Amino acid sequence: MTAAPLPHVVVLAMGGTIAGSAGSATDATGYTAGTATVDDLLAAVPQTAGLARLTGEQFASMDSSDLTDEILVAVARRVDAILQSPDVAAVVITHGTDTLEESAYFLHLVLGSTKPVVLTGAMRPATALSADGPMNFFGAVAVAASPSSVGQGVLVVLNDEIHSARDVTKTASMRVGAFESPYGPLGAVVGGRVLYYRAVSRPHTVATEFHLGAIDTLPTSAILYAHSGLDAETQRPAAYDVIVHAGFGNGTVSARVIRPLDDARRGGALVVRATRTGSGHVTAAGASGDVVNGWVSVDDQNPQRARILACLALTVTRDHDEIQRIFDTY
Ligand SMILES: NC(=O)C[C@H](N)C(=O)O
Repeated sequence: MTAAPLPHVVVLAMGGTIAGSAGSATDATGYTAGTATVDDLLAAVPQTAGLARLTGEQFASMDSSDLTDEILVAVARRVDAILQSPDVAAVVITHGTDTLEESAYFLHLVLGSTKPVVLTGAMRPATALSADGPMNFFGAVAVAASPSSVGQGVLVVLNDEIHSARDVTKTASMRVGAFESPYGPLGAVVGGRVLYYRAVSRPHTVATEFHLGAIDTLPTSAILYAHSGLDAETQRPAAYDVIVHAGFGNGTVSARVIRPLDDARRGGALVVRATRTGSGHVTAAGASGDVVNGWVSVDDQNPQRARILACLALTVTRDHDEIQRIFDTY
């Protein structure tokens, strides 16, 4: 009996620390991101040959802190096009970790395919002792090649864990286990085996109302970060289409900032209340908040992912209640 052919997985390289190099093997901080190519990466992990047939594509060689919304839309278009090929089973994206969660969430909401898309990266450059990139890459390919990943939305694999792009966030500046999800990972990669324990229940990919074809450019956006002692002038946002306010606790906006934010809303901005606490929900505020001011609350999304969702919401509607429904749906 002949063995089934291995799935064809396309590796789209964006740069990041997984492709980074430093002058010394003990230097895990003073390195340049995105110097190694996708071919270097494929050659460094030949063990993936038993999992999938890989082809590489160099999309960018950047530090992900330099990612723009224009590049994000272009990446999504490229991934969507690759997924349409009947010959391709899945895509792995190697990406810098700094903005990986934003790219992953955007793709999770706009891609029109149930095929697996897996983002991975590294916290240590490729030249470091105990570099985490090769094992993260191996895990990402294992997850992408697994039939059990079909229909799970966009996934993020690092440190042997499988996370949903809806939930995952970078919670540490340097340690290797830097990615966490508030409700835990979906599963794990154990000895090369892909094990799922739960699925994400909010709609994604083919089940959303967002379509790449309808997106030319994303609206302009900014995140305003609350702090004690803030004065209204420094919190007076310039003209953006979207302003996400990373407020206190349950998205609380200081009394001094209500006016500038509401001026922005009356000037045409979508104002979204999030929390700077790092976890938890933000509920619709009554008398002094959303109801009076026409603002929107984020449910449980952190400010950076709320920015992505708010920009996408504006590509389909400007209606306040509809945008709140979108936040409560995704
Ligand atoms: N660990 C990393 O990948 C960080 C790097 N600055 C990047 O996001 O490109």
